[in-house]
Parts: sequence; C-alpha cells; structure tokens
Amino acid sequence: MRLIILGAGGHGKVAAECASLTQQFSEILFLDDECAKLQDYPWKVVDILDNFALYKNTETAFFVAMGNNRLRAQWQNTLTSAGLQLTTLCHPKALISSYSQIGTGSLVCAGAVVNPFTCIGNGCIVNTGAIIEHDCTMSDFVHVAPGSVVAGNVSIGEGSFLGAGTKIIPGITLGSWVQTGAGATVISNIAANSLAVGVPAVVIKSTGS
Ligand SMILES: CC(=O)SCCNC(=O)CCNC(=O)[C@H](O)C(C)(C)COP(=O)(O)OP(=O)(O)OC[C@H]1O[C@@H](n2cnc3c(N)ncnc32)[C@H](O)[C@@H]1OP(=O)(O)O
Repeated sequence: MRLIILGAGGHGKVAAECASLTQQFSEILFLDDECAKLQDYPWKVVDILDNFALYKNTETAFFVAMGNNRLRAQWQNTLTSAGLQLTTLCHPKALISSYSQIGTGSLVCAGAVVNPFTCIGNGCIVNTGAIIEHDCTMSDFVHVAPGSVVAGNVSIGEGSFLGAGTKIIPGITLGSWVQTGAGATVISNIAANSLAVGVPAVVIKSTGS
C-alpha cells in the first residue's frame, strides 16, 4: 500500500516517521502547496494539495498531516467526500488499549497512552507523550499537544486544542473549538469557542465560532 500525506510541515514529518515504523506502506509521498520549494524535505513532495485526486487508486491510502484543526477538518472532509481511503496512524511505541477506539485519520504519537473505554474521534492528534485516561470521549479533529494529561471521564468537543502540558481533572467537559494554553490546569467545564489559560485555567477570550 502506498501512502500519500497532505501537508509537508513538521507534523507531516512526525506522521511520516510513524507511518514508516508501522511497516505497512511500500512508499510514502507528500502533497503540499509549497512542493516546488521542498526539494530538501526528507520525503518526496510530488504535487500541490488540490491535485490529490490524481493519486487515487485502490492501492493508495491518504493521511492529512496538518496541525491546524480547522484546516485538517476541511481537508479530511474533502478527501472523504471524494471517496478516498483514509488511514489511521499509531506509533508502535504508543500504548493503546484494545478496549479503546481510534477514529479514521487520527494520529497517536510515540509515548502516548490511550486507556480503556476511551473513544477518540476522526482526524484527531494524540501527540507525543500525551495521556488520555479511561472512559474519555474525544470528538473529531481534536489535538492534544505533547505531554498533556486528560484524566478519566473527560469529554472534549470537536476541534478543540489542548496546548502542551495541559492537565484536565476527571469528569470535565470541554465544548467544541476550545483552546487551552500550554501548561493549563483545567478544573471546571469550559464552554465552546473559549480560550482558557493558567493554573487553574480561566477563560480569557473567545476563539471565534
Ligand atoms: C509538536 C507541537 O509543537 S504541538 C503544538 C503545541 N503548541 C502549544 O502548546 C501552543 C499553546 N499556545 C499557547 O499557550 C499560546 O500562548 C496561547 C494559544 C494561549 C496564546 O494565545 P493568543 O491568542 O496568541 O494570546 P496572547 O499571546 O495574546 O496571550 C493572551 C494572554 O494570555 C497569556 N498567556 C498566553 N499563553 C499563556 C499560557 N500558556 N499560560 C498562561 N498565560 C498565557 C498572555 O501572557 C496574555 O496575557 P495578558 O493579556 O495579561 O498580557
């Protein structure tokens, strides 16, 4: 199976290394709008994003490696509507419970832990060393940045972004498109479209709807 990754940035490198370590793919290629300037990228960047359909065949899987949650959602939805085959990438050194679920197009990075009865949506990123405890629900296109700890029974709404090292105590609910600052400690629910920072985390502004 060939893998085409959309987005040749830093996150793309992490996704490609992870894909390579799984040994599931015969070839890994990238699409990126800066393809002409990316000759020194560690993998071949063969075309611009809009040409994705040229690479469609039964032996090709696609993965969207864009750190920005809205962009990732937009591209993943575009590829899904075009009937392309999307893959999910789990680093061999991530610990993923067999009682958990990881949605299509998600990436679980090295050292991450996903514990039992947790459900991770489509197009999510569980970044390096992040811990998602038992019985959590993560909607689509969430990004949990490196070193974050999400305790049990937490619910995270679509498109939310937890900054590096965020901690969330058990039973908390985050609305959709919430952002937390690096190092935030969340001890109360956060409404949709809010940015919260600090210890304990307080909402300082809207993230827009
Ligand atoms: C592999 C990877 O790299 S994955 C990527 C991981 N990325 C991250 O973890 C980034 C997390 N981002 C942050 O923490 C950012 O600072 C954000 C998102 C909170 C900043 O948001 P912005 O909208 O740019 O806000 P801005 O920088 O104007 O800060 C607003 C206020 O919050 C404060 N603030 C910003 N970040 C933090 C933080 N992490 N903790 C506490 N306070 C913070 C600022 O000091 C400022 O305070 P002031 O109004 O009293 O001056």
